Amino acid sequence: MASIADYYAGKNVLITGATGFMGKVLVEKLLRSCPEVRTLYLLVRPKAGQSMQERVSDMMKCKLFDRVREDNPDFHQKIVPISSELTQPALAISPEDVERLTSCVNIIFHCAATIRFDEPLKHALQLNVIATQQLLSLAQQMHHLQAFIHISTAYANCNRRHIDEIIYPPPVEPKNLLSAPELRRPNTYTYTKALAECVVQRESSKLSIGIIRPSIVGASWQEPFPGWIDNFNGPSGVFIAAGKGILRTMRANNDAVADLIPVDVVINLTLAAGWYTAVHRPKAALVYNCTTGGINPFHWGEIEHHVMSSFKRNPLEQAFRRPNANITSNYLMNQYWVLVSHKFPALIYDLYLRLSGQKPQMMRIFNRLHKAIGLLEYFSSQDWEWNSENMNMLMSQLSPEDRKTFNFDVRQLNWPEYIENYCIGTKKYVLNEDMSDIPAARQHLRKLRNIRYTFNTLLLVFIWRVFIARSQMARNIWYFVVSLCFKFLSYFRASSTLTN
Ligand SMILES: CCCCCCCCCCCCCCCCCC(=O)SCCNC(=O)CCNC(=O)[C@H](O)C(C)(C)COP(=O)(O)OP(=O)(O)OC[C@H]1O[C@@H](n2cnc3c(N)ncnc32)[C@H](O)[C@@H]1OP(=O)(O)O
Ligand SMILES: NC(=O)C1=CN([C@@H]2O[C@H](COP(=O)(O)OP(=O)(O)OC[C@H]3O[C@@H](n4cnc5c(N)ncnc54)[C@H](OP(=O)(O)O)[C@@H]3O)[C@@H](O)[C@H]2O)C=CC1
Repeated sequence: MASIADYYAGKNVLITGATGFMGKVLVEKLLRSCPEVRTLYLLVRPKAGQSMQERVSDMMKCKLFDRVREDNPDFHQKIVPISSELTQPALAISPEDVERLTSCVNIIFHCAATIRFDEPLKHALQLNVIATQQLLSLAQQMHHLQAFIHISTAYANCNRRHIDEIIYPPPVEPKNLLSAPELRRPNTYTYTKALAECVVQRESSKLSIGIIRPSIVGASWQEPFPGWIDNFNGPSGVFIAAGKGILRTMRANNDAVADLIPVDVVINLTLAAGWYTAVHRPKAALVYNCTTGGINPFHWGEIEHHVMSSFKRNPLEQAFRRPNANITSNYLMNQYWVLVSHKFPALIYDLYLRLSGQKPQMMRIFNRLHKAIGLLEYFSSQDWEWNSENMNMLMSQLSPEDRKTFNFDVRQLNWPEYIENYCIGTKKYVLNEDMSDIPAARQHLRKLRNIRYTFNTLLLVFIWRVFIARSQMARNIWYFVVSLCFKFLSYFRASSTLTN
């Protein structure tokens, strides 16, 4: 049987969401590991005053593509951006482009979606469900299409504890979408992704379909280099907020499995699933749960420990406080720490900013942080079991060479090392901080520690002045404690003189 790279040789590939986190890694890996691929058609929209061509050429300049650039400086010739706004009728693709795509595309990877948890339902439906339906209609017009790979999420069915690699009945009949009385999901994102799976499955008699369900996608493990990440989504924003000393407490279950999956693992599995779907043409859509929890589990408590120690070794610049975040599943305990270690320091800092003639900002930052972590807590407070038989089946189908080139065997993942690279990745690639500034960042943390010691000493003196100096009973207790200390000291001194 042809290897994965042999299969993609000469193929025309259509990708949606190529400017996003996972889409970029998919484009990079295809170009690097399948160098004979013919053309990558990327459905892109203009955004923030940039044309789609400008956006794609900016994307190709990014560090992620360094290895591809080294191997083939002309790799951009394989990329053809196609203007498309997925929320518009017929995806707003021009008739000429439709003609071009229908005559040559061999495989589709549908990555585009809104992944915001607070997206208004109407917009989430428009993009995650209706655009998927429209892309499937376009796919059916394609004369040489061999596979349609849809990226879903492992949490599409998060209302269940055990999740098999099947499509479950939709939360509502997709035809009755807008009149749905309640979501039965924690957010519009997981709700619409569940609906999209049903929409995709309904076309499986006409198309060869694969559905990839990654869990929480994190920084790259190995490829193109360890720790690559470019956004604040999911745990990355939490890690950064903790590393900057802003986040001190969060509701999460120490013992729940943290089902993180490296982005390169997801992309390797996606490309392998594309190959398998095209070559074997399975009769029903195959679902691949792409998770780590059942294979190589790691827990939120362990994540907390490794993130904190990593940021102590490699501190972020200009931290607000020394990094020291703790997770707890206890609601009241969390509320207490929010008050003491988030709101109180924010108030004091904002007061300082006001007094020094600057605009207060810490309270605003904390309000946004609380909104963000409030939306994530559902996923960090419980765990799920995913069946991963199809992932194992796919692995068994790969040649030993492909198993190395398209590695998605997470049994080999060393979590402490991965988390260390992840934290360094947030520093280097999300915050664009220089590793050579680490000594200055450490110096800053020492300064913060000294400020804390000074603050604590002043607080102690204040308490002493207010309570001890004014009350006879407090004074008596104080003298008692001090005399007890002296007695202990003289006892130890006497016993050490005797033994000498
Ligand atoms: C050490 C402790 C260890 C603790 C362990 C516990 C960790 C728990 C982590 C649990 C993760 C669970 C994830 C579950 C994922 C489900 C999987 C998926 O399928 S789907 C994939 C998962 N999907 C998601 O993760 C989507 C979740 N995100 C959202 O839904 C929204 O971003 C929002 C509602 C949180 C904020 O909305 P809004 O207020 O309108 O703000 P905007 O969006 O407009 O952004 C404004 C600015 O803030 C930036 N920034 C953004 N987020 C964060 C952050 N967390 N932080 C900091 N910053 C953040 C952003 O870059 C932007 O910067 P700039 O451009 O202005 O410079
Ligand atoms: N990140 C994660 O943790 C997980 C992600 N997934 C799934 O993986 C896929 C990719 O996610 P990820 O890369 O993280 O998401 P991103 O938000 O980084 O990327 C989303 C992509 O979709 C494109 N897009 C959004 N709206 C439109 C539109 N109206 N028209 C055209 N393109 C649009 C974006 O383009 P633009 O740049 O123009 O905005 C971008 O390229 C999604 O299907 C998501 O559900 C699944 C599990 C976890």
